[in-house]
Amino acid sequence: METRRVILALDLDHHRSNCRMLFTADEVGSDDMEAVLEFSAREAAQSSNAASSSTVVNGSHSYSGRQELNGRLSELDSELKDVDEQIEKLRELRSQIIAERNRVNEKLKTMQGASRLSTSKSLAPAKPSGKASQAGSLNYMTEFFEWSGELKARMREVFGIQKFRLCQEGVCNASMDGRDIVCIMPTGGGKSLTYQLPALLNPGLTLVISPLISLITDQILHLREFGVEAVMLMGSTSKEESRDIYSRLAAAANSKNRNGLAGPEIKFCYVTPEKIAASKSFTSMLEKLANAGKLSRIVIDEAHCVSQLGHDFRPDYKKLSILRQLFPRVPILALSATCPPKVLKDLLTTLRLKPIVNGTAATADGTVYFSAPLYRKNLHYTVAPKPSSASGVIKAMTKYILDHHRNDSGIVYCMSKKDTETVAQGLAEESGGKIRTGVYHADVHDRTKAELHERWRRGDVKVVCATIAFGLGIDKGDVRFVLHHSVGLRCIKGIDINIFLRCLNLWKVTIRHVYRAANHPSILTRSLLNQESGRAGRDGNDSDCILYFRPQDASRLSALVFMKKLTCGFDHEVQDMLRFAIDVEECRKLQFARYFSMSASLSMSAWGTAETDAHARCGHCDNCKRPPEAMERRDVTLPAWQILRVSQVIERMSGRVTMGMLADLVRGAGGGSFGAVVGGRGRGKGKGGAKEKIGLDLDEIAGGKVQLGKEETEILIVQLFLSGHLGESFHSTAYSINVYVTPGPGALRITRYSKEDVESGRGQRIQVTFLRKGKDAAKKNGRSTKTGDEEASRAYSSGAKGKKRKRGEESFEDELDDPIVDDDGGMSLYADDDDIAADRDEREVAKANASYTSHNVASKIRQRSESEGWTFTMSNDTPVSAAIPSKLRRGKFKPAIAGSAKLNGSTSLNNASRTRTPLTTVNRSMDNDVIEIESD
Ligand SMILES: Nc1ncnc2c1ncn2[C@@H]1O[C@H](COP(=O)(O)OP(=O)(O)OP(=O)(O)O)[C@@H](O)[C@H]1O
Repeated sequence: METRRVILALDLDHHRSNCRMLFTADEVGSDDMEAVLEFSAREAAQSSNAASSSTVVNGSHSYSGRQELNGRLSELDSELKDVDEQIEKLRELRSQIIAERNRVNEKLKTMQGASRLSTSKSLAPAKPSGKASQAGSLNYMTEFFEWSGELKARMREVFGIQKFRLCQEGVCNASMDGRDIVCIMPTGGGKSLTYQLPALLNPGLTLVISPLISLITDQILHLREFGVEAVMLMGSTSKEESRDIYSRLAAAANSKNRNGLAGPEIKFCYVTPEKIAASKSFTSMLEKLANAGKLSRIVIDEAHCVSQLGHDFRPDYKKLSILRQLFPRVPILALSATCPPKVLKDLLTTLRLKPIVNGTAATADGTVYFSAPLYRKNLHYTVAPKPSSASGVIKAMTKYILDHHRNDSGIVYCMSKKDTETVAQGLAEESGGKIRTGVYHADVHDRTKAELHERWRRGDVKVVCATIAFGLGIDKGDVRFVLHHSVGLRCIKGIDINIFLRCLNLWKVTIRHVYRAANHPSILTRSLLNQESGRAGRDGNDSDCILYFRPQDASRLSALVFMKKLTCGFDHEVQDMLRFAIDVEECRKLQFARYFSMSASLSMSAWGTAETDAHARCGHCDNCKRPPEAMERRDVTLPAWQILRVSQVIERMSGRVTMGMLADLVRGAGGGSFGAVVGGRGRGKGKGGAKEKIGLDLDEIAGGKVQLGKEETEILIVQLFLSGHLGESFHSTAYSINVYVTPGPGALRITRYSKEDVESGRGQRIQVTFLRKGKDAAKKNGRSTKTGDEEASRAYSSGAKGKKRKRGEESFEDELDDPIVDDDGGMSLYADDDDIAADRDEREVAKANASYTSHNVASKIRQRSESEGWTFTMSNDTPVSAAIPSKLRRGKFKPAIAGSAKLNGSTSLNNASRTRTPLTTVNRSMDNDVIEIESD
């Protein structure tokens, strides 16, 4: 019993916690020690039985058990000693291997440096080897590498390209040398070759990460045409296809050589960044390839997307930081066309790349950096005056295309899907079928898009009329011209503007709220000229980039300014665009250079070439080619004073005028009156105010009419807007944002003087350089410009029908081409709510596929005139312009027909269209297909 107690005490010490757990509450709380010990003894006996005999504290086995344990301990000690000795030896071995590795590495670097330089070439007197290797650094922009000959041969043989351009050769060399690279080359510069060519000379797979499926599809198409095996793995790739690709990649990873591989070796695998971010099975497949030495490089196209500071930030690009982690030894090539310094810094950090070293003096460590001038000297920029009517624009474009690019491929970029269709139809009709057009926009079915792309590549379709949807990934070398049908609101990313406007109306929220919720959409305006123009001349041959612009387009841009003010704070992007468009003197290249150096901190040097200084004029844009006699710089302080005085009066009277209206008013056109809302809570319909027409006495307010043509007046208004003498106010409705001209903060600087003061030269002076009209300029220099800007100019000054208009006389067509609802993301700007209603009607009509031929419009007018007792005749009974029904639908035609009918009793439609009186209204009722014309 005594022994048992001792054992129990020991056992309690060792197993205190267990015992505690086993006692019931009653037993633990009991004062009966005997009972507790009894319980413990029971438990100890049970656990001893369960344990092995050697460890049981059992008097009969304790001696042999200790001996056994001691023996085991000795064995373990000796084993540990052995392991320690081995560790020591392995440590030594490790040090030796590291030392040897370093030696091999050093040797390899030395060998690479030497072997990269082809001895035979390096001895060539014209190109000494010193050019490639200088003081421990390498100049990759040379052809003295051992692979140089083969690179060129494969480039010619596979891609049919004879010579490298820009920094292509340097990038290929650095790539062959296994370096990490950042390469910045302009759109169309030829970035693809920089990874496609080295890939053909190296074994293994090149992984290409690209943002757009269309881009990827296009690249794969090209590579397959060249007989190179390229695949893509997307969400849309079928299971069978994916399985096949995976098994081929797995076979490549497992094989020591090419024998036994199923199918041809995959040289390129294209994926989107989402694939890298989301697919573990894909990344582990890549790891297998990398471990087998079969992943030769990773290419990140549009690499600026990794940076939040760039305008194209794409969150999944950020996740590419994992690449360096997963594949520390696989070289990365980052490609971009636009990478200002702050974006570059971000890019290097995100992709975990080392600091950059210059590709012409690259030290052994670091990311090799190449950049090519952004300036593409084969692109000839022109801003052409845009005729005021839709048909005039079509005529001007048709003439330009037939005169200069009759058999060439081209693109016409339009603001809206609707525009693409009307322009495509217009060009085809106007040219009598000589211009074969196609339409491309977001709503075109994918299959139709692919067919069009193919027909365009084959040359069956010559001119694609497209929205910006036809952009990235479109790589046709011989695009000889890119026309911009209009400048204006283009891209409010991620938001359908119609949805946005409906939101405003339905939810009664402010624009600010909607836009904030939409994550700061970025607005790209200038890139309109650069991105889309990048589609031209990709083969390096001369190509034209023409922007059709008329001052009234400024109103569209103003709405953009308005948006930008609300979302990102005011900046000058849009004003810069306007300045660009109305500048008739400064070289376009220099304008771009200045813009980018200010907005994106891009060095001016990016705009130079080997032959030309960045600050030199290009010599081949419209402004460089224009002879001095085609321009005229004038002091326009007096007309400016008049415009500002009128706008001040209009504002005082709570009036609202658009730019076009103001240009009319100050010239004494447009009926001499403006609309104002008198009384009520606000200016819109339903806000209690009454609309009223207020007449203007120009003599009293402005000392007479402005003595400038309409176009000049509008240009002056734009200038005054840019200089802050004029401003604008915005009025949003359910369907549009209307922009009205108001006096700006600087107006007083001019208007505080009297007319006499201004005439005598007092105060601030305003000067504007105008283009002389086509005929005047032609008379002076006796020649016409290549890009057709004079033709456009002539079309502009003579109107759609090619007839000379008298100054101040108004064609109804002048207002026809009001901005249209932009279903691509732009927005429309209308003079007032009536116009909005008219446009709504117009769209409804379009939807119902109702067609108003000139004859049925005429017959309706005739019916009406007969029932009301006034006469209507159509001259020669010929079909009137297709614009007239459109005008009627939009309510623009109203004063013309009935007004002149009332005044004259009888008129021809064509004549009537040129006369305006404010006495009549037209009620449109599209539902029952009736056009009502009423006299007041
Ligand atoms: N050295 C060269 N000489 C002539 N043509 C070339 C050369 N390099 C590339 N090209 C051609 O230039 C066109 C544009 O090349 P690529 O698509 O690689 O441009 P990119 O720089 O990727 O442009 P983007 O940024 O618009 O995609 C292609 O048709 C290509 O065949």
